[in-house]
Amino acid sequence: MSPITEALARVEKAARAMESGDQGARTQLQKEIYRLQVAAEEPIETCERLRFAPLQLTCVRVILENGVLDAICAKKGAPVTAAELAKETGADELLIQRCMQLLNPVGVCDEVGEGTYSANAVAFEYASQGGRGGIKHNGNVTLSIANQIVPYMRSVGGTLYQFPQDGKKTPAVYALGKNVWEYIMSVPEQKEAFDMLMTRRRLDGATQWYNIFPASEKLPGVEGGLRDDDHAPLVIDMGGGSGHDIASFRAAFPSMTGKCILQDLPATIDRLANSPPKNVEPMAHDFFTPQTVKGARAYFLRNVMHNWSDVNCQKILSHIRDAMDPRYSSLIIEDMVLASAGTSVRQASMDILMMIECAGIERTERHWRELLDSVGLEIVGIWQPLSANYESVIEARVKRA
Ligand SMILES: C[S@@+](CC[C@H](N)C(=O)[O-])C[C@H]1O[C@@H](n2cnc3c(N)ncnc32)[C@H](O)[C@@H]1O
Repeated sequence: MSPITEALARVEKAARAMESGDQGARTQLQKEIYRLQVAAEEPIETCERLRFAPLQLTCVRVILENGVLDAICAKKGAPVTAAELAKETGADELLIQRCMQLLNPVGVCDEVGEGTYSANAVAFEYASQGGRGGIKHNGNVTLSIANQIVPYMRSVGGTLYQFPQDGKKTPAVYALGKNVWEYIMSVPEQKEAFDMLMTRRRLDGATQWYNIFPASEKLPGVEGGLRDDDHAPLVIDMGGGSGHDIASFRAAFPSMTGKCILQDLPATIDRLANSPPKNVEPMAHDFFTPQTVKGARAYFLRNVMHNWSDVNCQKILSHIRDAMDPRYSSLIIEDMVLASAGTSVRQASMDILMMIECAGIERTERHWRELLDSVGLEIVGIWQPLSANYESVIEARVKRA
C-alpha cells in the first residue's frame, strides 16, 4: 500500500468505529484525517498551509466586523449573492468575494454558485455570541501575544530561551504590558468577548462535569460531619466566569441540599448584576487569598488550573486545602489530563495557548498527581469524558496523615 492509501484506510477504520457508536473514535478520526491531509500534500504545501492559517482567521474577522456574516446567516441557509450582501452591508463586493473564496474551501459557509453563498453550521457557530467572543479573543489578544513571541524570547534569555513560569515575565506581559487577566479587564469589549467565549465552550450535547463525575451518587452520600441544611455550602465554583457551569449544576440537582456559590474577580461578578445565574449566590473572591467559605462539600475549578504555572497553582490550592473539611470536602478539577503520548492538535494547541497567554500548562496524570501531592492533596478518582479531546474530571481530598 502507498502511504496515502494506508492513511486513507486508517481514516476509514476510524470512521467505521465512530459510525458504530464509539464516541471516542471521533478524536481518532480527526487525527487520521489530519495525517491523510499531510500525506496528500507536498511538504512545501503543508508548511504553507500552516503559515497561511492566520489568513483564514483574518477573513472571518473581516466578515464579522462588516456585518457580512450576519447578513448571510440572516438568510437561514438560503443563497445570497456578493452583490446583494454589498448592497445590504455597504461592504465592497470584491472584498466580500475575496474573503469568501478563502472561507468556502475551509468550511465556513458554502459557495453554492458564482459569487453566491449560504450559511452552514460553521457559519452559524462563528456568528453566535460565543463564536464572536472566541474570534475577538484569539484575534485581538492571542495573536498580539503570538506576534511578539520572538522579541519576547530574545528579551528574557539571550540565547537561553526559557519556559515562562514567572507571572511577571510572561509573553503576555511583554506584549500587552500587563497579565492577560488585567489586560482583559482593562478593555470592556475584550472582557465581554472572553466571558462569552467561556460560556460557549462546551460542545452542544456534551456531557457536563457533574455527569462525567457521578455527582448524584457522590455529592450527597458522604461520611459524617457534612451539614445537611439549605445554608450549608454545597458547591463553590471558583473562577466560574458568568456562572454557566454552577447554574447548570443547580438546575440538574434542584433538590440537593445546600447552597451553590459562584466566585470570580469583582470585574466578572459585577457584570452579572442585571442577569445573575439562577439559584446561585454570586460572590467576589480572589482565589489567591484565603477561601472564606469553609467546609463546602465541593470546591470546583473548571479550566482554572491550566491558566497558571505550578507555583501559582500551589498558592490557589493551598487556600482551598485550608478551607476543606478533611472528613468530607472534595476538590473537583475539570481540566485536560493529557495522554503521555499522542496528544491531539486541539489539546496541544490549548497547551501552547496557555503557555503564551498566562504561563499556564495542560498537565498529564503524573503532573497532576505531583502538583496535588505537593500541597497535601491526593487524587481519589479521575473520570474521562467520552471524547479524549476534552476535559476530564479529577476528584481530590485532603491527604490523610
Ligand atoms: C479560563 S476562565 C474559566 C471560567 C469558567 N470556570 C469556565 O470554565 O468557563 C478563568 C476564570 O478565572 C477568573 N480569574 C482569574 N484570576 C482570578 C483570581 N485571581 N481570582 C478569581 N478568579 C480569577 C477569570 O475571571 C475567569 O473567569
